[in-house]
Amino acid sequence: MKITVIGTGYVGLVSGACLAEVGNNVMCLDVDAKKIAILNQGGIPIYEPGLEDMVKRNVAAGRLQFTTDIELAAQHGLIQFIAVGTPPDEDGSADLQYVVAAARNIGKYMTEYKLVVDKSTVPVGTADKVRAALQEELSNRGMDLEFSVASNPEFLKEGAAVDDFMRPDRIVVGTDDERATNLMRKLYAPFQRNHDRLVAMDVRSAELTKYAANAMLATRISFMNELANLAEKLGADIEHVRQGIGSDERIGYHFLYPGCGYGGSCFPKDVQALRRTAAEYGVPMRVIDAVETANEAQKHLLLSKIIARFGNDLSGMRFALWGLAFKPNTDDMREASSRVLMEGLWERGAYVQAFDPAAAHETQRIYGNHPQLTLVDTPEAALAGADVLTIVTEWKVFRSPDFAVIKANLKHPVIFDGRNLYEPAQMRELGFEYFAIGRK
Ligand SMILES: NC(=O)c1ccc[n+]([C@@H]2O[C@H](COP(=O)([O-])OP(=O)(O)OC[C@H]3O[C@@H](n4cnc5c(N)ncnc54)[C@H](O)[C@@H]3O)[C@@H](O)[C@H]2O)c1
Ligand SMILES: O=c1ccn([C@@H]2O[C@H](COP(=O)(O)OP(=O)(O)O[C@H]3O[C@H](CO)[C@@H](O)[C@H](O)[C@H]3O)[C@@H](O)[C@H]2O)c(=O)[nH]1
Repeated sequence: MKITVIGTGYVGLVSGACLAEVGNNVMCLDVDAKKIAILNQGGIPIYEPGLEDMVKRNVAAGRLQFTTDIELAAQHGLIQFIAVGTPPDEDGSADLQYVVAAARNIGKYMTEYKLVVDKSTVPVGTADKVRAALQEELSNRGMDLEFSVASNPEFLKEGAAVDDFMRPDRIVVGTDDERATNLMRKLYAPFQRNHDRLVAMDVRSAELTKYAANAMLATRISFMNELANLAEKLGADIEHVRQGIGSDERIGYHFLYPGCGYGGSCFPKDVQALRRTAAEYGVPMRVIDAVETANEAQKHLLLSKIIARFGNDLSGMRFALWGLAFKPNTDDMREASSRVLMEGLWERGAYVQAFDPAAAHETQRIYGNHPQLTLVDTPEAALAGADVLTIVTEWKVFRSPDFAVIKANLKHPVIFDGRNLYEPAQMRELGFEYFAIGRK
């Protein structure tokens, strides 16, 4: 099938590549000419494991192309995926300007039936706005063309995005007409050869399902974070508690890892947007309110632990920092806990020597040449001359380091670990003061 994907970010580029991989003819459109130029030169503008090979393979096979030409893109795909950003507006609601602009562009240039699919995470009711914007553009041109609008929220995780798209747990498809339903079933048939993973519903339910999934996962994390804080005070070990509850099939093991808060481009913004929608409709969402408040506090936890140990004046101290990205296997720094920590340390006069396998470039873009930040190329280089070590992202490379090297480099053998990478008892044996989250 001929498909257009509008927006070539994490979701658009992965979706475009994966849809091409199963044989579709995909055109990816972006308004960011730099991104398209990189892609057209065989590069990849983001770090995402497995994506580069897939993109190259499909470009070479003639199934995947990139453009900034809105008219070409609007005419190419029978199915038009909207995968542009929906960042939080000032009041926390999702900013729909890019989604609406994408819809208008389709309306301006389409010449035959189109199925427009919202893949961006959008509040309930957005499909109606997309429909209205598109219809208005058609009316301006005096055109009477048929089109459908569907919702197909995306559940991929950064760092595992290609695999998540190719082997989804479920494919949520919200449609309000049969033509759209049939097209979506046909499109997704190659992704569900073992069994039917397509969960069909109406558009509004599909839109809400996305927020429900993210809010539920964020709730589990905030719940575990608060429980970890309690365990620490009680002399219990959250790791045992995690295993003790995760073994209950009704609870399960996923997303029960406490840490220094959840970040990324999705949980924080989607929890906020859901709160906003609920407030608009006058429906109290007390649980979700608390999920966000708890997470804000958790992002400050490492800093609190540092202050409790070294005092509020950290001037002249040098902190080695392992991990910057909001999670491993990505270069994404959006809402990363490392930012809260670094900014808190800087405010108190400290220096940061940071290493991240992928996010250094993005960090530099955000902070420029900050006088209290040095970005280095290896975990060891971050340790050189540092007072203590802090860990914020659980990249594999940090899992079994040479502790002798760490000790030899640090002025104080102290580690603040926001992701519970090591065994506290072993760390004590090795002579470290080890501060983790909810561990004993
Ligand atoms: N990142 C994730 O892991 C993830 C997962 C599931 C869902 N989502 C949702 O998917 C959406 C996109 O997220 P993302 O992380 O891929 O965003 P992103 O910021 O990485 O990419 C968005 C892209 O859209 C482009 N764009 C903006 N307006 C455009 C227009 N009118 N025409 C063409 N291109 C345009 C931007 O230039 C940018 O390249 C968001 O709603 C997000 O909440 C993200
Ligand atoms: O047990 C856990 C699991 C995750 N996290 C943190 O939660 C955040 C989000 O992690 P993850 O969900 O793996 O990353 P995202 O790429 O943001 O993916 C989420 O957000 C996407 C965008 O909506 C959805 O598509 C995915 O299904 C959903 O998992 C990160 O900061 C993690 O460190 C924890 O603290 N504890």
